[in-house]
Amino acid sequence: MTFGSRLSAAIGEHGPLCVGIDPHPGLLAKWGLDDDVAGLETFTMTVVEALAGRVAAIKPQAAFFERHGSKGVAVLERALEGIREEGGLSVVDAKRGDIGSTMSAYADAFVGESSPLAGDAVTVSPFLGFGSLRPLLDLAAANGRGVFVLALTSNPEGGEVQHAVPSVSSVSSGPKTVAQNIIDAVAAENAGAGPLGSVGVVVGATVTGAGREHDLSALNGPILAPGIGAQGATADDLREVFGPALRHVLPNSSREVLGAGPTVAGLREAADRTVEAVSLALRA
Ligand SMILES: O=c1ccn([C@@H]2O[C@H](COP(=O)(O)O)[C@@H](O)[C@H]2O)c(=O)[nH]1
Repeated sequence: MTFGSRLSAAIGEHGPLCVGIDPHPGLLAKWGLDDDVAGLETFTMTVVEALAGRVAAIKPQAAFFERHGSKGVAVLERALEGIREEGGLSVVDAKRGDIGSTMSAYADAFVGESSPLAGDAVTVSPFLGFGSLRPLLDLAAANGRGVFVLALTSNPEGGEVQHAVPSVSSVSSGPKTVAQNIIDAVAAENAGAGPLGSVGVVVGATVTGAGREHDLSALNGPILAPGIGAQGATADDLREVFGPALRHVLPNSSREVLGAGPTVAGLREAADRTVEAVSLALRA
């Protein structure tokens, strides 16, 4: 089964929410854990126990594992295994992007058939040119995995690059923003796929007017929307932000849900509350 089909089924079963595993030092302290590999493992595996297979997807943020070195990366691998064992879907938020020949190595790592670092999907950065992602897009498709391509990121600085309009001479299809070029390239990857393509975009829930100012109508893929909670966006903002593109939005919340730990029950309650709020907001 393709990633798009699996994600579509998971959203149907659990509602449209991705919960991030972002073990910030401050959150570890709030949970009464040390900022070391043992604390990282307890935090991570508690979130996996609480939410894997109970929300549509879980998105471990690779940076918080990498900051603990190879032992931290091993915890990420165990988390991915745990999510898989519970029948859940994972998105590894790695945001990799490099020249094509190096992208092949990232592809082996993050969407390779039996790589321990491969989740069901991975986030990538297209800012070395969308074509540089080709080796990873192809391997992901061959292995039934998904890819989320950054388009309109949730941070306030993103617009400097993503709203820029490249000179007409450098693009064949006339003047469009960098983000629209990325969205259109992703739409081409998903053409004809059903029920949902396996290549998505990342569009922050904080990007006011994203769905009005950019045409997402041909995307035919999921829109991962971080920014709910700690970054200030609310479920009620989704309608205004995404407008006609609401149907394929998968909101992500990390710190807000994680802050409800350290108990499994607290995490589940926070995730349930968020699912309810975003489901209501996304309902047509
Ligand atoms: O545009 C983007 C792309 C990725 N992220 C990531 O999502 C989570 C958000 O965490 P919160 O605690 O809910 O703010 C984090 O891992 C980011 O790296 C994003 O925020 N914006």
